[in-house]
Amino acid sequence: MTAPPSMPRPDRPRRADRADAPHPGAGAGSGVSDRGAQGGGGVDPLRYATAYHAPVLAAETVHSLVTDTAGLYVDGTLGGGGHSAALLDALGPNALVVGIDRDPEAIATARERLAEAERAGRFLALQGEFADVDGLLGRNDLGPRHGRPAQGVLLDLGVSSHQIDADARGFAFSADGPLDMRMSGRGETAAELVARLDADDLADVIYAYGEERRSRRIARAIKEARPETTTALADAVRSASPTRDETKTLARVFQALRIAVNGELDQLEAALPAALGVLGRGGRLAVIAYHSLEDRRAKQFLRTGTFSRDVPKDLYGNPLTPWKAVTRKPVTAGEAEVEQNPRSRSARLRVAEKAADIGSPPMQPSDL
Ligand SMILES: C[S@@+](CC[C@H](N)C(=O)[O-])C[C@H]1O[C@@H](n2cnc3c(N)ncnc32)[C@H](O)[C@@H]1O
Repeated sequence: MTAPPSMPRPDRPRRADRADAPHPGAGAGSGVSDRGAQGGGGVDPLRYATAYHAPVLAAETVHSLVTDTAGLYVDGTLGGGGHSAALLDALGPNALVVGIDRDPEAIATARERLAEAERAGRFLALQGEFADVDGLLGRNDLGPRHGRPAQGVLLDLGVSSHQIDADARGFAFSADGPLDMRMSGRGETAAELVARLDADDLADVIYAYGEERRSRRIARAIKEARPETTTALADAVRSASPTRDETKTLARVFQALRIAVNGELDQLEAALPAALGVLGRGGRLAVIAYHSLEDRRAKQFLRTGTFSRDVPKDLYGNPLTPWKAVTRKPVTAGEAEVEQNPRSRSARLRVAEKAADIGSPPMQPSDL
């Protein structure tokens, strides 16, 4: 087991952009960390940024994920390849980074960026869903069943900046485009989903995935408008929520539809146990979440190895978990990163290490 060169240890919290600042709740050696606490100090937060996407908490993620510089690492959300590039820089010549993305544009962009590593056999891009990580690895003779368990798995959830910025993808309320929102380009579009659901079911989606309190009124306005474009959807939402919080409401409604169109929470609930399954003992799982629906699930699973409230216990009542905490509190971006990349403001990085091969009991996400 070798740590990547010149990387601060994860258990020595450091503020990314104010190394001399006091550190609330983070005693040295405690493994506890807070805003910008781990490993980003001194590193340009935008070092791996491209016009496609700026990876969030790149240095902190690599520092906390890499424990063996010759291992197999899975970047389950390849995007523009920023985190993969950072990982490849920290890894040795015999390591392999497998990048997964459901978006063919992301796969093509990352392959171009990481062509040299791909030619050297250090990088492999696979199009598919991260919930199918076991199958994707297995079909390429990788993973535990082929004697090559993963040493690290990363999930940097949500959408990339490119997906949001490309008007034709229909993710943004600030641009006019078809009401699409499909990451993979396949399946039901957001316009089709809105047309298929009745007002009550649409309100449930907006409430559950957008945590929007005025969901019923907004759903009725959307059904009346029958939007085919992002602008038409935004106008319908505005007509039902004439408040100063308009931008927040729009963000919540668009987020809700995006989550529903892409089955994002189902993917996450399937991916976390799948990631646990492909990791070898001592391997680590890192999850970067951007809203509470994702972070709540990541937090619970990375603590207990289950989504159930009934965490299995040993004879003495101690919780039986397959994980050992690497981050006890979520790592968040430092001020410098937030200033340069506002998207990083809501990011929460959690990392845990697989300590034991305890089977995960059946999931009950409804318990959350
Ligand atoms: C936040 S971006 C990742 C950016 C990436 N870390 C980088 O440095 O460029 C999330 C990416 O994950 C992909 N994605 C989201 N859900 C996915 C899923 N269930 N399976 C595979 N890819 C997914 C999206 O298409 C998007 O490209």
